[in-house]
Amino acid sequence: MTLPPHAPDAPVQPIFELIEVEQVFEVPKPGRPLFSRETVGLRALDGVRLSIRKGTSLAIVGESGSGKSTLLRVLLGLDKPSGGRALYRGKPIGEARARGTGFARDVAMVYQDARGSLDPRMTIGAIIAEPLRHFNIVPREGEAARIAQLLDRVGLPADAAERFPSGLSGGQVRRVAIARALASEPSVLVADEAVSGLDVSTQAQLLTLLQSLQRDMGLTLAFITHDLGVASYLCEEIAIMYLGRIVETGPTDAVLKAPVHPYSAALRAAAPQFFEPLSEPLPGEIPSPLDLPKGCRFSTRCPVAQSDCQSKDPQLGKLGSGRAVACIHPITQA
Ligand SMILES: Nc1ncnc2c1ncn2[C@@H]1O[C@H](COP(=O)(O)OP(=O)(O)OP(=O)(O)O)[C@@H](O)[C@H]1O
Repeated sequence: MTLPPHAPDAPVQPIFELIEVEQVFEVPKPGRPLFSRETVGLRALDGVRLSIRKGTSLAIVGESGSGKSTLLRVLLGLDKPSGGRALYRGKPIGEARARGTGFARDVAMVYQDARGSLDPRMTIGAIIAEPLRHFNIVPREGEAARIAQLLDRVGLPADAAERFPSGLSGGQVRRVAIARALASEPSVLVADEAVSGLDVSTQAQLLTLLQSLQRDMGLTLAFITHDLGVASYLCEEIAIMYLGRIVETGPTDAVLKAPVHPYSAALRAAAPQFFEPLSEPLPGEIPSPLDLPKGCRFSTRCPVAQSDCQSKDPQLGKLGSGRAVACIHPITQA
């Protein structure tokens, strides 16, 4: 379940909790004179509230530049947010990561560029052995058997251990990246566009694999994607981002069947065929994050914006049934 924090129906401590998280990057001020060092703050995340409970799968969806990767870097403790609180099991993520509390073992990552994340000079076996050794998962004599087990779990033959990444297809490389991520026996898997850029049938096979891993191992999954079809297939919960904010969140089926934020509805309408990336860009240009619209930041593109949308900045508010929306005139379903 994904709920705004402190919701009365949120009794269990979440694995991750983001409370009013902000990430501001200092970037060169547009149009600054040559040699000037003047900078301006780019709000890549602006008041993000999110909680991820144990054993759930959450898709983080939004157009390019909406802040998905920035959010992921905060979740992984790679960047400290410039404002708000980012917690892992109730502790600041940065501290959890730095103090050797088991964070690095517990939270594993599958990168978007799976091939680029694997050392081309190492065999697949050596690549998977690295986390096994680093986290002391099995004694050396048990390593080969554990590698074979992991390869089998992701649908690769045991002899893949002897091969190099260059000898594997795109889909196989993603499987290796998943096997490596599972080697530390994590309870959380964070994946960034882990199935994008593959043909549809390979994508479907990988999604089936990820789904079975999530269910069988009780993994908590945070999955970044542009693709609503992927979100709908894999994730129980969805968080839709726009210009650094979560604008709608809730159970994926309910949100995609009956979106209440006009942005979610526009995304849904632009992807009529699930398992296809957004077929057409949404109408209107995404405003610059350096010059955010007043009031609701979606108001400049919103087909149902009213005059007060330009003055009131809507916050994420609960709707019931685990859903929340940041819109002052949400779509009401007939
Ligand atoms: N290190 C950085 N320095 C300056 N600006 C950044 C930095 N990282 C991200 N941004 C800016 O923050 C905003 C959000 O970027 P982010 O990469 O998180 O979006 P995204 O949703 O992941 O996009 P994509 O789907 O294209 O990867 C963008 O305007 C981006 O230019």
